[in-house]
Amino acid sequence: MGSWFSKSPYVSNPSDFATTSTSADPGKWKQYDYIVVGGGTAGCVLASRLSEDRDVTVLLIEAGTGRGNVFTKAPLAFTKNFKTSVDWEYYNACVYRIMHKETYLARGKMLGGTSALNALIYDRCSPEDYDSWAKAGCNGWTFKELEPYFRKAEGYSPKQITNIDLSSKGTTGPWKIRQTPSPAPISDVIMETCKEIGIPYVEDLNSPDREVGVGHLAGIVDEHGNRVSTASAYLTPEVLSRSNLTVAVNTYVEKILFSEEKGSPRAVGVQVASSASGPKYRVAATREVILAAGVVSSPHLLFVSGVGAKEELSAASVPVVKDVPAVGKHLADHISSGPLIFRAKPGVTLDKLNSSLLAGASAFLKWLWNGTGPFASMGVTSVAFIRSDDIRFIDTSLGPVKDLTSGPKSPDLELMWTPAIIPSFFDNARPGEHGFTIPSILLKPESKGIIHFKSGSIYDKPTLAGNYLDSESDLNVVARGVRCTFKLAHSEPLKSLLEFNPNNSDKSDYFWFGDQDPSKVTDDDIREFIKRNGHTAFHPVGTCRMGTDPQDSVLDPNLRVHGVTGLRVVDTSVFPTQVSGHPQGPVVAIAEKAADMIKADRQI
Ligand SMILES: Cc1cc2nc3c(=O)[nH]c(=O)nc-3n(C[C@H](O)[C@H](O)[C@H](O)COP(=O)(O)OP(=O)(O)OC[C@H]3O[C@@H](n4cnc5c(N)ncnc54)[C@H](O)[C@@H]3O)c2cc1C
Repeated sequence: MGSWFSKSPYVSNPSDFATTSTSADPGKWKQYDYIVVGGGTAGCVLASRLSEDRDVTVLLIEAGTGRGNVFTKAPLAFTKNFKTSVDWEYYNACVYRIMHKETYLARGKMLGGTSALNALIYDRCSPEDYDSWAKAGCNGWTFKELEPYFRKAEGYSPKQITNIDLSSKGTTGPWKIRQTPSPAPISDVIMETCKEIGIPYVEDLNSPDREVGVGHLAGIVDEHGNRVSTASAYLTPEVLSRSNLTVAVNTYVEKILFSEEKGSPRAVGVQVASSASGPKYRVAATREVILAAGVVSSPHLLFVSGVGAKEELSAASVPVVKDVPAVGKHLADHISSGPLIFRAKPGVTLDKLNSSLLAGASAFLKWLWNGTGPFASMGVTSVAFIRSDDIRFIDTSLGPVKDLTSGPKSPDLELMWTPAIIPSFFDNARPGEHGFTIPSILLKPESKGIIHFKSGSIYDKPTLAGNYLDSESDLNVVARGVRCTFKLAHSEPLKSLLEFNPNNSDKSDYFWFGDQDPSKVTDDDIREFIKRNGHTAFHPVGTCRMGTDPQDSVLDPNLRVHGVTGLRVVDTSVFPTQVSGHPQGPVVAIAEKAADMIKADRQI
């Protein structure tokens, strides 16, 4: 049993694993076979799998802390870590250009990365998503080829709420997966009402043959009611005790270092420091540097190291190592309509937790005591993945939309309900009020964003320009989702649990839009609501995407940076296009596959 005085499994002083030498010769620096940059969702998987081979040495470097905190463990408490020291806190401009609105983007800054701070939903997404990647030239990335890696990661519990065919799942992997019961009765009623309005019921949203429909989600929650981040799943005490694995925390990778090899750049190591003003250290990678720093930091690190569009590098006074124009481009995110909130009768939502300090505190203490109660559950336990052209329940008269789905079985819209009033991530309901919140989320955006890098310093935070609603079709897809949500709220059995005040004319009241009579809400009212309230759904991908054209992608299908030796990227930035669901499942499967690819390359 460990004690308070047991040795930390991490290092945080760069002199323990790197060298102060300014020599350009990597032979003079401390050396590892592989350096993994970023101990986040993908990085923990890579470090764990690569260090299984005891003949190689692996250094994992994480900018944030080694240990999370109580809010990284309690599933329902995840928003408590927003805008704290474990969050990078980025900002995203251009939700809707004309409104010049800026919205907040959370990203985890700790071991486990964003998997330690997110909403815990486990989603393999649509199999057609990956097939479309392969069709576009990314050989090796069909669903069939990725499925073994989903299974390898999955530790599906034998006890599930719905009838899941566990033979199509992994049950022995490190990532514990379990459906959690709805924390309040209204969630299941919404699911029932979806069925009533014609949305098909899907028993297993992670089935290899998944069709669109409504169903119960899987969550990354263990049997003790704790979140399972990739740090807790993959960096177990057994893994951390490996003598060939070094895990450095509270350490920033400031840039990638290169040498020239046969006329093209080769990544030979990284420069690190504990802070912007701290001393600089160097550490060598004899085989590969693998960036797993996430959708913002991976392209940022490439840029500050001289890999990016040559004109942009020159404008920022960064010496050009390799002209790769797509770095930081093709940002594809899921945009939410913003919180559409309906007033509910007392007793069916979670708002009772907010009725007094005591109510919330005692529920939290219950979770601390035995891992049960609402805090052991995910906030979102069921969703509907639907198509905006499905005439069974969608009003298709609301503006034209383009079919950007990955295929006929894939959705472009998600209706996602939380059984509580959530006006924003930082505001609670007024005590005594009850309701539920249901944003409509665009899954297959036509609009693409870009990251603007300002200088050659990793400490100079870049700005994201999501350009979310640039496409009229994107706006109309979300609007069709909002129209469908009104239909849902005014259908039984849900309708009987709700209260409407159609005379509410106070536009600043969070109930205002949900209170409106849907027959009087115009299409333009809906579009206006989205433009005012639209927000990222926290799923940006694609800023170092893989592809075959070096002008239009950053990586080849083996995840190697075009024209650079010894440098790969493995995280959500590599997605060629957006997936039609939640991205942490896919990125873990990608990291599992990448680890096998890297191991196989070593044998050559
Ligand atoms: C609020 C929220 C809710 C979400 N909910 C879900 C959900 O329910 N289900 C789902 O599937 N997805 C969800 N997501 C998205 C999902 O969590 C992310 O897409 C995914 O975890 C990103 O994984 P990654 O490996 O790309 O990056 P990350 O997990 O962000 O890892 C990057 C790591 O690199 C480190 N790093 C960055 N720069 C440096 C540097 N210079 N030096 C050293 N280290 C560095 C970071 O600190 C971090 O640990 C959510 C996201 C958010 C923000």
